[in-house]
Amino acid sequence: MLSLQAIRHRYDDRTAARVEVLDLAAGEPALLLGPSGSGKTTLLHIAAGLLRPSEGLVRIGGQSLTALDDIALDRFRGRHVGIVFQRLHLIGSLTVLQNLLAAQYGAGLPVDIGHGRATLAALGIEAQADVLPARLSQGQAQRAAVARATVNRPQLIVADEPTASLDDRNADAVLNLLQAHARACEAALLIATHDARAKACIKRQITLEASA
Ligand SMILES: Nc1ncnc2c1ncn2[C@@H]1O[C@H](COP(=O)(O)OP(=O)(O)OP(=O)(O)O)[C@@H](O)[C@H]1O
Repeated sequence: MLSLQAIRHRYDDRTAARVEVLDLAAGEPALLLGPSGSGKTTLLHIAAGLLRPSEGLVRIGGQSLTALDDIALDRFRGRHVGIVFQRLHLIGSLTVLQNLLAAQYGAGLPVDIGHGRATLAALGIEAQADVLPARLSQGQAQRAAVARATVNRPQLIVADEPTASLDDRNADAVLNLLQAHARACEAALLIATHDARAKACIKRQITLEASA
């Protein structure tokens, strides 16, 4: 579902991220590990099509991202990639449900309120559908971000330190939900993290080396 080959990325003259081969099957979860500065966030952004690598090939569900121009890449990402950022980037002026509907609209999909509510229900936050993100607890906000990342049934879900600021209960819940949703959507799941709790529950682990 996700295939990275011979990836190098340079900011200025320095190599910030490199990976030879990384293949993830549909529904397969994996962790991206490595010391601070080894390029985890950079690689996650490359896998998600947010950043074009200096070298190498990225394919999602058979589609080469290199082959897409910027507009087509934005459209593809909105439709096929779910992203959970560490700072959640929920739109503050929209309710939780409206954040999901905006993700559908932005991807050019029909706005489907029933599916939006069902996605929130699956994450146990249907009662928060009509409140603004500022009114959510941290755990609820993290679930809302997972809901928004999965509402379009993406082929790939990427998450950058999704448990960093959560207590053990919420961290467990978010890791379980991400994996359950990846399985349900048959999406590959790639999580960049330092969190030992994630290392304990996801077996496939890809460790980046400190950049030269
Ligand atoms: N926009 C940028 N411009 C220039 N250099 C950058 C940029 N973003 C990241 N870097 C550099 O690229 C390298 C890899 O950064 P990246 O954020 O991908 O690492 P990371 O493994 O996610 O780190 P951390 O675990 O601390 O979040 C670092 O040396 C960083 O300083």
